[in-house]
Amino acid sequence: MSAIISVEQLEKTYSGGFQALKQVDLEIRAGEIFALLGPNGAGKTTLISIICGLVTPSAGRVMADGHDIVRDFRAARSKIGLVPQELATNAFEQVIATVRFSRGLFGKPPNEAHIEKVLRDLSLWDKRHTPTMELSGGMKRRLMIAKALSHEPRILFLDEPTAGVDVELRRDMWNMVRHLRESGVTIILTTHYIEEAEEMADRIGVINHGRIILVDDKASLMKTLGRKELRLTLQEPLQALPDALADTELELADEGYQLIYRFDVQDDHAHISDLLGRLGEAGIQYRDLQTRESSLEDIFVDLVHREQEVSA
Ligand SMILES: Nc1ncnc2c1ncn2[C@@H]1O[C@H](COP(=O)(O)OP(=O)(O)OP(=O)(O)O)[C@@H](O)[C@H]1O
Repeated sequence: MSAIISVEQLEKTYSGGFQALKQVDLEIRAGEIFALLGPNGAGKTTLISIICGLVTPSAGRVMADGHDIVRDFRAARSKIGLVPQELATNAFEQVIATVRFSRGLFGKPPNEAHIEKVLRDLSLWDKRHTPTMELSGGMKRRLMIAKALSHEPRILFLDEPTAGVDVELRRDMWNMVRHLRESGVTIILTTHYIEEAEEMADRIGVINHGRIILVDDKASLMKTLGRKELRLTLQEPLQALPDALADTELELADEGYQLIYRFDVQDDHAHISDLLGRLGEAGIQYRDLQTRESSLEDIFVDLVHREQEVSA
């Protein structure tokens, strides 16, 4: 798949001297859902803001759908829709007027059929004459998306799209995003909810301290970095691991009532039966056995933690 956005050696130093982005290289593929993850202050908003032309880069180059975002700003910007975290509209203005106005900002000729489609797709058509201040929180979120889609962008940025929304609306938003992708829009979202990235993204990028530390397909990320955990609940608590099992990587938890064994997802399972055999020989009885695969959240925390150790 070809790149619709390419970021090369991007740097940003804010006027106070703080370097928020360091040599960022990134390609977003046409038609994908890309999730950008990172802890607070990692540089997500700075990166998005540069691509959307709201912040000036200090060095490097960004191309959006074939246009340089600095030299060819207007053309690049017209390809991009941005759904920010906060709704900025005139509170008395009606929904439909707000969306028309957004389209006008990009110098696009009026297109009532498109505006109607966007409002219908987002279940806002019945509210088209409602002043924006009378919308519920969920409807305001939908309106932000409608505004961002008003000028028919090929690329849509969603900055923390579901922060603070209830579970039902989050599911609705996810469906909307999938629907948009099916219509050919490339989606880039930042999120603190790792569950959201796990559910939605084709690829995931992790940014920390202004550097991209990893970009990978979600599936291969879960496969290569994922771990499994075997948890045994013992009939009698252990004070310590018997010497006969000292060479295993078993860990005692829950005041001696649980034994935990962690292993790579791609490891074969032969040594698990080995291990269970050795427990039997050591006279350790268990009454329950559970396995769990690490979530994207475990992987993310692990990655960021490891990177912090390396930079320390
Ligand atoms: N205008 C600015 N002037 C100086 N420093 C800034 C400015 N904007 C952001 N920063 C700093 O740059 C770093 C990256 O901020 P940014 O908002 O891009 O992070 P983020 O990953 O989006 O964080 P969050 O998840 O908290 O929104 C932070 O340390 C922030 O304090």
